[in-house]
Amino acid sequence: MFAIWLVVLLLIAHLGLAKWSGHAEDTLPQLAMLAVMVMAVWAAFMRYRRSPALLRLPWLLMSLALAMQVFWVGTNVLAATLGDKSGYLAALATVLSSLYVIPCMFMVTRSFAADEARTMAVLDLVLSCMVAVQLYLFFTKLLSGPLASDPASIYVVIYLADAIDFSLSAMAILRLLGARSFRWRYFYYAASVHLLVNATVAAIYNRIEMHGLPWWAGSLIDIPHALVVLVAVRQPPRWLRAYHPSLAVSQTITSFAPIIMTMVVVMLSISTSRVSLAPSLLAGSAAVLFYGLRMAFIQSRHLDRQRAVDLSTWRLEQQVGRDPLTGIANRAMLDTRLREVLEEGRRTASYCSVLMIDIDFFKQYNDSLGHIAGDACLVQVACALSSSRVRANDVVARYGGEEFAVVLADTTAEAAQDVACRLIEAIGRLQIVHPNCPSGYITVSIGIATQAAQTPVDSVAILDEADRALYRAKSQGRNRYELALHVMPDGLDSVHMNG
Ligand SMILES: Nc1nc2c(ncn2[C@@H]2O[C@H](COP(=O)(O)OP(=O)(O)OP(=O)(O)O)[C@@H](O)[C@H]2O)c(=O)[nH]1
Repeated sequence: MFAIWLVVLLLIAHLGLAKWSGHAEDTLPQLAMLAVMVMAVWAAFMRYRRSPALLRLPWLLMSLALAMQVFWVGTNVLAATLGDKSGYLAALATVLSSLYVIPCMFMVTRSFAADEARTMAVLDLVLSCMVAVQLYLFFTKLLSGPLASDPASIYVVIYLADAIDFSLSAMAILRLLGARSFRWRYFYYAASVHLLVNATVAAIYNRIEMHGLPWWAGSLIDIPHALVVLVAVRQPPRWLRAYHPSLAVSQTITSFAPIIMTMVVVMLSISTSRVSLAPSLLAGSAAVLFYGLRMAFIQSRHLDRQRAVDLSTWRLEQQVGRDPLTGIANRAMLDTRLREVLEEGRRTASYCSVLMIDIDFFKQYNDSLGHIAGDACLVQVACALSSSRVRANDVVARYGGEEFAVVLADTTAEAAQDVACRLIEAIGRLQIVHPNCPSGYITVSIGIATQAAQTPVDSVAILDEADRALYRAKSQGRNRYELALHVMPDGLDSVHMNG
C-alpha cells in the first residue's frame, strides 16, 4: 500500500513541478517521471523474485523492458541537462529505445513451455534483436540528417512505433486470454495493462509533440508505469481467477504467437527497405526462414513424440497380453489370436487346430517340491513349448494354472498330431525330475481339436473340444495326446500315442 501512496505522491509532484517550470521536458519534472518509472521496475522485479521458477523469466523480461525505458529517459534527461553537444547521449537514447523492444517481444511471443527446445528460444532472440536493429536503423536514418526536419518522416516513425506498440499489446492480451493457469494470466494481465496503456500514451504524446508539448504532457508517460506498480502490488481482480479458457483456445493462441514476431520483422523490413535496403532484405528473409525452421522443428519433435508414444503403446499391449510368470501369451491374447486364426481359416477355407496341454500330476509336484519349484517348472515348460512350435505365427499361451494352449493356423488334425508329438518329446527332453510320477519326470497330456474347412466352429467350442480330448488323454494314462471326437475333418480316427 505504501508503494501506491508513494507513486500517487510522485505523480502529484510531477504535475506540480511541470506546472511550476511551465515545460514538460525540464529536468525536475523529468526526474519525478524517472522516479515513477524506477518504482515500476522495482514492482516487476519484486514479482520476479516471488514467482515460481517457470514464471521468473517473463517477470524478469518485464523488469528489463521497464529498466530500458528508465535508461532511455534517464539518458535523454542527462543529454538535456549537460547540453550534449557531441550527440553521443542522444544516440545512446536511440539505441536504448530500440533495445526496449527485445524483452517486450520476447515476453509476449515465447511459449515459455518447460520442454521447449533451446533452439526455439535462440531463434526468437535473434528475431527480437533483428527488430531492435531495424528500429535503430530506421530511427537514425529518418530522425537525423536532412530527413529529420520533414514532418512526413516523423509521421512514418510515429506510425511504425504505433504499429509495433499496438502489436505487442494485442499479443499480450491474446496471451492473457489463452493462459490456462492463473499465475500466467496474472503476468499477461500486468503486461497487457502496461503495453496497451503505454502504446496509447505514446501515440497521443508523439502527436501532441508535433505541435509543441504542453506542461502536463510528461505526466501521461507516468500512467503506464504507475499502473504496473498498482497491478503488481494490489490483489489481482476476481475475474482473472474465474476466467478459464478451453484447451483448444489456449493451444491455438500459443501456436499463433510466433507468427506475430515474424510479421513484425517482415512489416519492419518493408518499412525500412527505403532507408536501408540490404539489412531490411536480410532481416525479412531471415524472419520467413526462421518461421519455416521453427515449423520444421516442431514437426520433427511432434513426429519423435508420436514414435515414442507408438512404441510405449506397443510395449503396453505386449505387457497386457503376456503372462507375468512365463512371459508367453496370456488367456486374453489367446482368445484374441484364436478368434483371428479361426476367422482367417473360414475366409481361406483352411484347417485350424488347437492343442490344450496340461502338466501331469502337477499337484503332486507342487506338494513334494513346493510352489517355487512349481513356478520354475511352469517357466521351463512354457519355454520348451514356445521354442518347439512349428511357425512364428503359431500362438503358445498359458491358459491358466498348469494348462497351456497352442493355436496352429492353417494346420490339419494330422499336422497338429505331429506338433503334439514334438511337444511331448520336447517336454520329455527337459528331464525335470518329478518324485511322484510313474515316469519319474515331468510329462504333459494334450487334447487336439481342429476346425474343418467345411464345418466352422467358434473359439469357445473348439477350446471345449480340445479340453474334452485332453480329459480323455488324462484318463487313458497321461503323457499322450488325443484328438477331439467331433472334429475329424481329414478322415482320421481318434488317435493316441505314448510319448
Ligand atoms: N507353482 C504353481 N502351481 C500352480 C500354478 N497354477 C496352478 N498350480 C497348481 O497346479 C496344480 C494343478 O493340479 P490339478 O488340477 O489337480 O492337476 P494335476 O495335479 O496336474 O493332475 P492331472 O492334471 O490330472 O495330471 C494345483 O496344485 C495348483 O495349485 C502356478 O502358477 N504355480
